[in-house]
Amino acid sequence: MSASTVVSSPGKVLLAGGYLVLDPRHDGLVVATSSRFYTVVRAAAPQQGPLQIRVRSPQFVDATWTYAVHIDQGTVRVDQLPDDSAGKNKFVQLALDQTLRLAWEHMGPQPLAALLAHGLDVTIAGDNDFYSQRAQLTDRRLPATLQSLAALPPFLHTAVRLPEVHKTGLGSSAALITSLVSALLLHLQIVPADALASQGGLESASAGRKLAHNVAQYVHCLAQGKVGSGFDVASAVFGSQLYTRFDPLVIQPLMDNHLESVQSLSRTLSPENPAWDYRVAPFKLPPYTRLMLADVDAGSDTPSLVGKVLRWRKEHPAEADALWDALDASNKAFSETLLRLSELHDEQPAQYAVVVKYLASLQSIQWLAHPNIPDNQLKIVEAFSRAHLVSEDIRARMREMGSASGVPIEPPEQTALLNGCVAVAGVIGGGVPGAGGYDAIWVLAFDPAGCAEPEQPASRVAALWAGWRALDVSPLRAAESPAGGARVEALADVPGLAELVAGYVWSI
Ligand SMILES: Nc1ncnc2c1ncn2[C@@H]1O[C@H](COP(=O)(O)OP(=O)(O)OP(=O)(O)O)[C@@H](O)[C@H]1O
Ligand SMILES: C[C@@](O)(CCOP(=O)(O)O)CC(=O)O
Repeated sequence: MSASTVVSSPGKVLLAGGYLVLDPRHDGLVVATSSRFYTVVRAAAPQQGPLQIRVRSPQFVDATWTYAVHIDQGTVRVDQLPDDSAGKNKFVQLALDQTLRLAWEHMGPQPLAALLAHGLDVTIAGDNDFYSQRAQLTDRRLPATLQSLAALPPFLHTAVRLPEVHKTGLGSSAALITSLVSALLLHLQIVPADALASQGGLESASAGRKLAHNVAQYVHCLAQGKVGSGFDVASAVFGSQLYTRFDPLVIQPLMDNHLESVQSLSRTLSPENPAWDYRVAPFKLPPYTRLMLADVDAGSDTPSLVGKVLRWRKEHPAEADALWDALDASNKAFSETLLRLSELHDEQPAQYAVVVKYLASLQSIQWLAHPNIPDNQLKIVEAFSRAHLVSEDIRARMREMGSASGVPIEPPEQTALLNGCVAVAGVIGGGVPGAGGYDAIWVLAFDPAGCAEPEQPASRVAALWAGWRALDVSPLRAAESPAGGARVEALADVPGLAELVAGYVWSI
């Protein structure tokens, strides 16, 4: 066994398909982010006494959880030590408990005890983007800009306890569970060392990656106490994709009986189990475009938004079905157009680059106004124009759903902000991610090669955000993940991670 196993998993942005993705008839367009969660699993130092697993989240006050592991002929159990001052962490405990049960089923008690030896030492760290850095920027007298964020040390201490942290909506719990579960599966050799070696959709994924998905999906549902669509775990495992949800029935028996000691997890969670009917079609944003994200400091309670929208749908089935079908058509047109743009790039890279450079300096309403666009460029301009129009159509229909259900999906303050962003020269589109509300916005802008930073559309958008007074708009550093979904990392290659594991804490 290697000294330490490190697995990272990306955060997510649901660009299109909020609410609809809860229904397997529709899919969700989810982009995995460059901001990631990291889990480092190492053998604990030799010690006397019972087998223990120590989990640390060094970015938080009072965040070390210690668990005793009991392995016997019947099963394995993970109990938090009673004198632990950190309080409970349901997500972490369930990930350990359920993954070790799977390991027990896989190899039996003696080999598991031998593999765990003296116990495990686990470190969990999330990129700064997962938590609001407003307080840290204020303390350093820095403005809320991408430059300031880039100047912060990696894995900065948040100065608070976990329950008090202000999350930014990138899906911290799904990324955390996915990296923790995958690191344990690899460390305990339940999946082969190369299980995460290749990236891609479901078709090309290894059995090990699919197992990591099923376990993470199940543990996340268990910890949240409900079964959502699961797009966040799917993107943490597989990367950017068009996601179609799984039937909750596959894990219902486990959800109902997880505390019983004897049950077969491996049969239900096996990648061979045909009841796992989710679908993952790989997706990527077109070349020379850049996804920008901002955290808006006026959060919304996602479960209550979801509850209200689903109630409205139940009470007004005809109206809701018509709106969902129309939204679905627009969502599909959006993802198809973006994928088509990647093809157009591959077919005509030089023409594509010329078009990007040209459109990057114009507002979207001007893109088709030029009378003499050469034929071989016209279809590229038209595709970008279509992407813009469809994204605006999605926003309009999301607002319609919001007013029909009495839910602020794109509230007026966000509409004003997004209208401002979409009017910036070189912006393709924007919207409220996921369930919407006041939480966040996304913007897709051109990112032409060889264009100086101040002339980049992204710089104009950043300037708009910095000057926006009606809402407190804070940029996030994340862009689309270039690395796909969950992957194995070398500890020394992740800036700041080795120091964190060694006990060095970046303080505010
Ligand atoms: N760094 C961390 N270390 C340990 N546990 C963490 C860490 N970050 C998050 N968690 C766990 O995830 C839980 C938060 O999950 P929750 O589902 O509320 O957030 P979320 O919806 O994923 O957040 P967001 O999408 O805003 O990032 C925390 O209560 C904690 O148990
Ligand atoms: C509304 C919903 O479709 C998306 C919620 O996404 P987010 O947490 O707002 O990114 C719920 C779900 O898919 O589980």
